[in-house]
Amino acid sequence: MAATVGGSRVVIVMGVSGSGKSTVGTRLAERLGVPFLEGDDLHPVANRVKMASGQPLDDADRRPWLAALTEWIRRTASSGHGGVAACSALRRAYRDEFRRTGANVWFVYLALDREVAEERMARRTGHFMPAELLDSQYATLDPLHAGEPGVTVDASGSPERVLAAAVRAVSRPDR
Ligand SMILES: Nc1ncnc2c1ncn2[C@@H]1O[C@H](COP(=O)(O)OP(=O)(O)OP(=O)(O)O)[C@@H](O)[C@H]1O
Ligand SMILES: O=C(O)[C@H](O)[C@@H](O)[C@H](O)[C@H](O)CO
Repeated sequence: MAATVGGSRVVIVMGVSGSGKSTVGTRLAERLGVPFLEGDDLHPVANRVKMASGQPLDDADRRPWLAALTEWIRRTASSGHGGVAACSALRRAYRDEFRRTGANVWFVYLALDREVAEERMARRTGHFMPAELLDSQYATLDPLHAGEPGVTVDASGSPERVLAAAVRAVSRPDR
């Protein structure tokens, strides 16, 4: 039986590029039996082109993307079934923007050392994000704070291990 998302919870799988957000997020959504959103799909084309050319996004670039994500969170929270999104959500300010919707937003932060993220990105093919942007990803990253709703998961294990840790955390009755 699929685990349930209490009160149309919206789970955001967050972290730097290469931390495994899409890999874990897709499987987590499957396990929970809820829709999955690939946050990268909501980037304006200009943002993807900018990243692909080796330039990091700034706050202004991220504004329309965050607005689209916020709208998705609102819709998904009121859908009655909730959902899972893969979205870097690097800064606390971005996460606070999501929470200001009043939705039941819950974060799964995939914590990973830079070296491992770099190795994964080097092996990955057919993705627009170059590994050279990892410096700026880590410089921008504001890890999940103790006061924020969610869990920090060690993302260095196998996809199965990371997924299992995420499912365990998400499925606790008080969550
Ligand atoms: N736990 C893991 N162990 C080993 N490799 C992994 C693991 N999780 C993901 N990968 C691989 O690492 C690469 C990056 O994973 P993924 O695309 O899921 O990360 P991401 O955080 O969504 O990245 P981006 O933000 O750049 O889209 C992929 O090639 C994926 O197959
Ligand atoms: O805020 C950002 O800088 C972006 O969202 C990036 O994190 C990328 O979209 C992603 O990591 C590449 O897939």
